[in-house]
This record gives sequence, C-alpha cells and structure tokens, in this order.
Amino acid sequence: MQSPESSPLLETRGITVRFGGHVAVDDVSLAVHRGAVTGLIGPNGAGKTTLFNTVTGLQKPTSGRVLIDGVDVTGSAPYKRARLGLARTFQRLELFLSLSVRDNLRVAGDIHGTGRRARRDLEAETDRLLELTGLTDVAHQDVSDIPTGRARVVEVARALMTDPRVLLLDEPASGQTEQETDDFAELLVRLAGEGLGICLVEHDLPLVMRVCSHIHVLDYGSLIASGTPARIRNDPAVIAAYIGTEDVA
Ligand SMILES: Nc1ncnc2c1ncn2[C@@H]1O[C@H](COP(=O)(O)OP(=O)(O)OP(=O)(O)O)[C@@H](O)[C@H]1O
Repeated sequence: MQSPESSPLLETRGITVRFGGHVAVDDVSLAVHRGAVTGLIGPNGAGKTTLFNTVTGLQKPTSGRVLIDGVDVTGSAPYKRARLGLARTFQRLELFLSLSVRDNLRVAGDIHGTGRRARRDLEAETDRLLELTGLTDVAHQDVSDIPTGRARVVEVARALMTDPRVLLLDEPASGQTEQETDDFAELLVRLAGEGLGICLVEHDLPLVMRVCSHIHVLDYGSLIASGTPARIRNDPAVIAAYIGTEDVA
C-alpha cells in the first residue's frame, strides 16, 4: 500500500471522453505527484487539452473519475476543484490584455482571496510572485505590450496567485524565445521543489525531457507509454507515433 506522502495530488482513473462517435480520450489513468513535474505529450489532436478540461471540470467525462488529493471531484464544479488547489493555464492566453501584469495577478488574488486574505498580504504575495517568476521589470506594463513568451509566464504567475497545490500548464512555452524557455524551465523546477505538483502539456520536447521526472504519452486518445524521460525517449511506440527522428536529447 502507498504511504499518504506518495499518494497522488491528482489522479484520473479510466477517463473516457466521447464527442458523438469520436473517442477523444480513451480510458486514461494517470497521476500527478507533489514536488514533481509530470509531462503529458502527444501529437496534435491526441486528447491532451480534452483531458485537462475534464480534470478542471470544463468537460464532463463519458466515464471515469477524477480525484484531487484523494477526493473524488468527478461531478464537482470547476470552482470547487479550484478550492481544492487545482489551477491551470490555457493554450490560448486568457489574460486581461489591457490590464498591467501586476493587475492581472491582483485580480486573481482578489477573486481567490475574498474575505480570507488581508489586502496587504495580497500586495506582498503579488510582489513575491512577480519576483519569483522574473516579471518585476514588466509589472507595470500592459499585458498587450509585452512579448507573448513573457505573457505565458504571466498566466503561470496568475495561476500561482490562487495558491494551488496542482498546476496544469497547457503549452506554456509556446511563443517563448530560447532564453525565455531556459528561464521557464528553471522556474518549473523551482516550483516543483517547493512542493507543487505540475502537469505539463508541451510540444517543446527538449523542455519536457529536461524538467519532467515522469512523462505520459497520448496518441489518438489512448496512453501509449508512461515512464521516465530516458524510457520515453527510447520507446519504439512513442518514436513511431510522435517523436519520429526528431532529436530530443
Ligand atoms: N468540443 C469538441 N467537439 C468535438 N470534437 C472535439 C471537441 N474538442 C476536441 N475534439 C476532438 O477531440 C480530439 C482531441 O482534441 P484535443 O484538443 O484534446 O487534442 P490535443 O492533444 O490537445 O491537441 P493539440 O496538441 O493540437 O492542442 C481531436 O480529434 C479534436 O478534434
């Protein structure tokens, strides 16, 4: 039996999602543990975003269960899952473009912390997260005026304002420069080091291989492999379905 320390922060058990006759996610069971970055990769249309939507409550599964820290949330509204410590970012940025970077974070803190967190704590937490995520220099710029790569980090920082235990990231490195991705990799490792459980959907395979301790691979809705980066990199089924001859070392 697993000790409580090793029980997953997030688990899907046999999740299937059908759209009409199309099976977008097919009997997928996976786990995200605290203090680690878990990768979820696969070709376009493999079902990654649909699975994220199911975990956050935006998409009802046809069958299967979602558990957050052992609590079955399959029928729960998204806000209840957020209260249990679940946060996410979106593939298409969902930021307030005409607000400053700082205000984007504060809005999230306001919504999440209503009645529970004193205003000065909110200000201090905003400053702490701006610093942690390397956004202090653009804190007062409107999001529409900063590069896409850094706006992706704003989404992560904003998600962190809700004080999550599990963070789902949907293609967070898309649009980032090489330097921004390097910085981002360090940030992810640091956040995991602080105890957060992170699930990373990302097409930048070198980034995934660098930061993830465990990777799940989806293809046509089904999990075709799960394991360490070394195992995934050399898995014939994964190479055939996704990696191909690409150098992902
Ligand atoms: N609302 C929907 N109605 C019908 N089909 C859908 C719907 N959402 C997704 N699909 C289909 O489900 C499959 C999985 O899509 P999904 O967006 O989850 O894949 P993905 O792995 O996130 O792809 P990408 O890497 O391109 O973001 C695709 O075939 C897609 O066309």
